[in-house]
Amino acid sequence: MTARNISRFWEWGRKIICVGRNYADHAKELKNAIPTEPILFLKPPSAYIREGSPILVPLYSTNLHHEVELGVVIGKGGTAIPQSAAMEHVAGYALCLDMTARDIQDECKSKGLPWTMAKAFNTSCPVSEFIPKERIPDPGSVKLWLKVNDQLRQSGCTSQMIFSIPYLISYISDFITLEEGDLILTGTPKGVSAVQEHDELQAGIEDVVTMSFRVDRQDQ
Ligand SMILES: O=C(O)/C=C/C(=O)CC(=O)C(=O)O
Repeated sequence: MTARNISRFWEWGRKIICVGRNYADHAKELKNAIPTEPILFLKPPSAYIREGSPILVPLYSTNLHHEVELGVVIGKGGTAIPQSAAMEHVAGYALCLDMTARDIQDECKSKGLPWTMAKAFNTSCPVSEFIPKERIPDPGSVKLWLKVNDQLRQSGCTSQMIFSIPYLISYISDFITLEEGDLILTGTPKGVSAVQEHDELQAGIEDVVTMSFRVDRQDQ
């Protein structure tokens, strides 16, 4: 077996744990209450794509949304990690998109069903290159942005997160053991909107990283 290299975590990382409604402005734009505890859901590793591969609109959706997020890459596993030690478990970061079939999510919500079909489909987790933790000394205060066809749609700062990265690592690890290579998506700021086939998405974290992805429709 080839050695596992954290800078290619998407090739072997086992879990993608996502936090919903972690920015008050985004919770409000979708008319949701501000959460008092983290809202979690999962994506499978088959959701990963890298630049050069297209984001595919699932055949069953007509309202695919972008959500730009800071991803936290776990470097050292653990269970019941205290907040005070949480950052020792972080290897680095990635800029991520939590692509969401909003029409399907709305349907799931109205029926009280899980969001899996809306959030976990193939190509639903585009990620940037791995960013070593030293390059983002204060992950609690970095600016994220996303443009669609050169038009700015999302712009936010991780200082607006309701639950901090140490809190999330501690909270999640109380009931899901975190492993090396796992990715935590920390939620999206306001400005989510629909994308169409042929759109070009560009996103960035300040002067740290940028990435771009094209949207295609899935073949029949
Ligand atoms: O509650 C909703 O209607 C939708 C929530 C999300 O999709 C939230 C996220 O995934 C997020 O905030 O990052």
